[in-house]
Amino acid sequence: MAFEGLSEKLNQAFKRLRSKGRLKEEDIKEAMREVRLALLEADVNFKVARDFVKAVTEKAVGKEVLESLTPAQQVIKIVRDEMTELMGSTNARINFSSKKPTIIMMCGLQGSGKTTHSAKLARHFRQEGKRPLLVACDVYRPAAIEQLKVVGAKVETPVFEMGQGDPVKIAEESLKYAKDYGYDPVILDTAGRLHIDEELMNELRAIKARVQPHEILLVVDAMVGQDSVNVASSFDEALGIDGVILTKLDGDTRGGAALSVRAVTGKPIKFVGTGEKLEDLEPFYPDRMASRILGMGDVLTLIEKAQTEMDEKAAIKTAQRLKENKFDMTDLLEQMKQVKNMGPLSQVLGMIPGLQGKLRDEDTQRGERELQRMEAIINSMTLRERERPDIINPSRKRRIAAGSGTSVEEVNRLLKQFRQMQQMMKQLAPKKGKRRPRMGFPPMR
Ligand SMILES: Nc1nc2c(ncn2[C@@H]2O[C@H](COP(=O)(O)OP(=O)(O)OP(=O)(O)O)[C@@H](O)[C@H]2O)c(=O)[nH]1
Repeated sequence: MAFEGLSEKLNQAFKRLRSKGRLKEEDIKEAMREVRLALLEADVNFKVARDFVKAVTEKAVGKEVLESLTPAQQVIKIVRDEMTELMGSTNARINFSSKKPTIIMMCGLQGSGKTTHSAKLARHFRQEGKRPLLVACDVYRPAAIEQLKVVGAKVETPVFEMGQGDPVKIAEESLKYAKDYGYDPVILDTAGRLHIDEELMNELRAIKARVQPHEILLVVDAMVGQDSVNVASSFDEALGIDGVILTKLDGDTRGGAALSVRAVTGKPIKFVGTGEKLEDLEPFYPDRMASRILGMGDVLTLIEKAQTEMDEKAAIKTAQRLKENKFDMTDLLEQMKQVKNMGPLSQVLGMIPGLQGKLRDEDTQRGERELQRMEAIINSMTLRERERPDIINPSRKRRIAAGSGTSVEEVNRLLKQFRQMQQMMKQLAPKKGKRRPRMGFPPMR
């Protein structure tokens, strides 16, 4: 996940500050030198890093901080607030028009994730109860139209296309179609190039002039670091953009782009892409991102993810089955699927305060593999076995192990864990008049 190196370095600097108790101006200056280096190493634009450190230092060396009872805490708070401000303070939303349909034009370089993120946005809007329409304006490669149709189908959103025609005309026609059939918003997936060139900009400007989008979103790849900020500046100068979607933040990017885009271009990041799957899209909240970077976790995003990705009906059913002591292996499988829907374990756990940076990649990867193994084992059981694991005798165990590509020991281990869970649930069974506490997912070994 992005920011790991930055988080670690910032925390080292803060740890030294904390260990000092009372602080002198020189201590803060020393810590700020470390912060500046950490930012530069994370590929933050050098002017942004310099101004950031200057602003924090000015606020931190005042009497109020130095003479407070918790000076180090105060400094960390100042860093957090400045970082939030640097990224734009509040969550910048999409400009929705009162006149339907709202037109969102997606642009960006080839491979930045434009097509994927057009579909992710469509999915996001569908979850809000809207009826989006995707439009194939990238006409130069037939494969691009096909790709949009594939991802469109996955997010249950129709794709308007006219083959390899004139993109300006296609954009215009798609609006008529959207009005006739009540689609809103309209998301235009435009062509990308490997580099910014005049031809591409002319085409984008022509589409913009004809359909006058309410929102021009630039998709940039966080993995290219400083370059992504340069791309954003160039697109903004040539076309005028309203906001940025920063993609591939799940990779081992150092994170500098997230901290620099807004300060350099003046345009906010509106969403971030955190994976290849179409649900891997998060609205960008500067304050939450700052907390995540500083290793304070991001509980709010975690809760939102749980709310949107968890199937409410399934959760109620599980609660009911727990209450009636009927929770079986099929329910366990369902629970594991829901957890998986929230994203890779490393990402989910990284949002829990205090855990970021403490979990080694091997641990989370082991956890993921364990989940996969458990899933394979349960999938190899018959429905009856899932309901009544006590009927699983040695020959059944051998069959299940062979079917799931695991060993009898692993099957035994899962059965043992499940028995322990059942035992725990029994102990938590409601005493007369008392309410049962809510159950979560069983702890990993
Ligand atoms: N890890 C990761 N991969 C992503 C993310 N977004 C997109 N990708 C991958 O990046 C690659 C390029 O994405 P596309 O959506 O095809 O990019 P594009 O900008 O439309 O590219 P062209 O159609 O070639 O102009 C694909 O393999 C995507 O799966 C993300 O947030 N995280």
